[in-house]
Amino acid sequence: MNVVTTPLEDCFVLKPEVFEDERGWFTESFNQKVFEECLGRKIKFVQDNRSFSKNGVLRGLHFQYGEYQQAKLISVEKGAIQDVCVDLRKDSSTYGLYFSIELSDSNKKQLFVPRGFAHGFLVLSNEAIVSYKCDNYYNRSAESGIIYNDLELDIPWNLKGRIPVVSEKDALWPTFQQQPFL
Ligand SMILES: Cc1cn([C@H]2C[C@H](O)[C@@H](COP(=O)(O)OP(=O)(O)O[C@H]3O[C@@H](C)C(=O)[C@@H](O)[C@H]3O)O2)c(=O)[nH]c1=O
Repeated sequence: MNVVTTPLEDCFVLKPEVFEDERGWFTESFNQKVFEECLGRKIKFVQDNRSFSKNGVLRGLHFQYGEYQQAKLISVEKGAIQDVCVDLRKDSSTYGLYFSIELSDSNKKQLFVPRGFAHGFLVLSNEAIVSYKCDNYYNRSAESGIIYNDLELDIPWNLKGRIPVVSEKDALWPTFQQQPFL
């Protein structure tokens, strides 16, 4: 397992070892012991999510607040995405900064998004299946978000001049400054 730090505190990228032979390849997509060694503490993932999206779909930026915050370990089973997270922790030295990385079925990179971050992704390939582990359960009444094109965050979404396909909910999130739960 190769671990790469990011400029954001507590957020890191994992590159699991891939064993290739004439049949194809094998990789450990998750190993609790190895992951906890990378993290430096215990973690209990309680929910696995998987979504399918078409090219140009942007989901995010999402977070759950209060006791329902979620850390997430993101990977891509099919296709490629631009994965983005934003540090929302006021006491963090990287508060208000984003990290962006391409995750794909070919680079097999995984992004660990700590609690206290917003998360979102843009589908770069024709189709994408994204899967992620969460360390806290989904709670509809604790979900919130920030508008993906917030001017202050200034995330360089790889849209090539196109308008992304977003849900009605995601089109209405407030800006970072106006987010009431931060
Ligand atoms: C996230 C989630 C959604 N749902 C339901 C609610 C809704 O009816 C339907 C679709 O939900 P959404 O539109 O919120 O799905 P989506 O936009 O894919 O939401 C996800 O986006 C990415 C970026 C994240 O980081 C995730 O944590 C999650 O917020 O699925 C669950 O039952 N459990 C869940 O954990």
